Amino acid sequence: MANLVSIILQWPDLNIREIAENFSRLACNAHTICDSELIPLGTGLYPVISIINHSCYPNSVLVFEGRMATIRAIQQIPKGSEVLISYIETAGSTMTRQKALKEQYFFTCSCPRCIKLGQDDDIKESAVLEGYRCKNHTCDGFLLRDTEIKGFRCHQCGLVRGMEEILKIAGEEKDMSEKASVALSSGYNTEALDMYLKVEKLQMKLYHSSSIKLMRTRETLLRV
Ligand SMILES: C[S@@+](CC[C@H](N)C(=O)[O-])C[C@H]1O[C@@H](n2cnc3c(N)ncnc32)[C@H](O)[C@@H]1O
Repeated sequence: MANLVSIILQWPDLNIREIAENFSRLACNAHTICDSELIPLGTGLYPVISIINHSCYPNSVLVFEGRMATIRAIQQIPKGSEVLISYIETAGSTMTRQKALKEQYFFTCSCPRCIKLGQDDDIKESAVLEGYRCKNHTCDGFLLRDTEIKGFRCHQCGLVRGMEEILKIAGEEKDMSEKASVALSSGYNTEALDMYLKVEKLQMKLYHSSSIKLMRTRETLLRV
């Protein structure tokens, strides 16, 4: 990006390192401005709001009315405690959240949710949010990896789901999602709707009923 700016501006004494540093500051401190339906509209730098640190279990949220940014408490905040917002989507598993924070903000979160990484509750939460569903459609159990059988086992009914079958459906779902996304961005809404319905069907076969992927597909379906 810094090189691109330098090429476009063509100022003789332009310092590329300084531009790169400014881009880095922006990436760590800026916020995405969203509309009331949380559709991103752009990026804004709000010096006061940039002071606020992150938690995956925040006590406040950042909301926008047009360009005006407001911090709203979402729980009782005892006097003297730190106001915290989430920089990322809180619905992800601990691994997904930690990865996103490391990549964009360069820190390892140690909030009350993140310190549970690897504990039973955390494994269960991840398996529900991002894992696969039980093969028995009347069972709402989540699957856990079983290395001995090279597959997954339902924590509730014990039924095994093979890797091969999962990979086959996952492949179909990926292909269909890509096609649907292209159709939507090209303005072919009727075709996109049809494709997203197929994606939803495949995801219902593959993922747990509370999976984030499934929720996102349904959100897109509503929008389309
Ligand atoms: C928007 S700034 C927040 C304010 C910053 N702490 C300061 O003093 O200016 C974002 C940066 O703060 C740090 N940060 C924010 N939340 C953090 C947390 N929960 N744990 C560790 N570092 C955090 C990270 O370096 C991140 O890139």
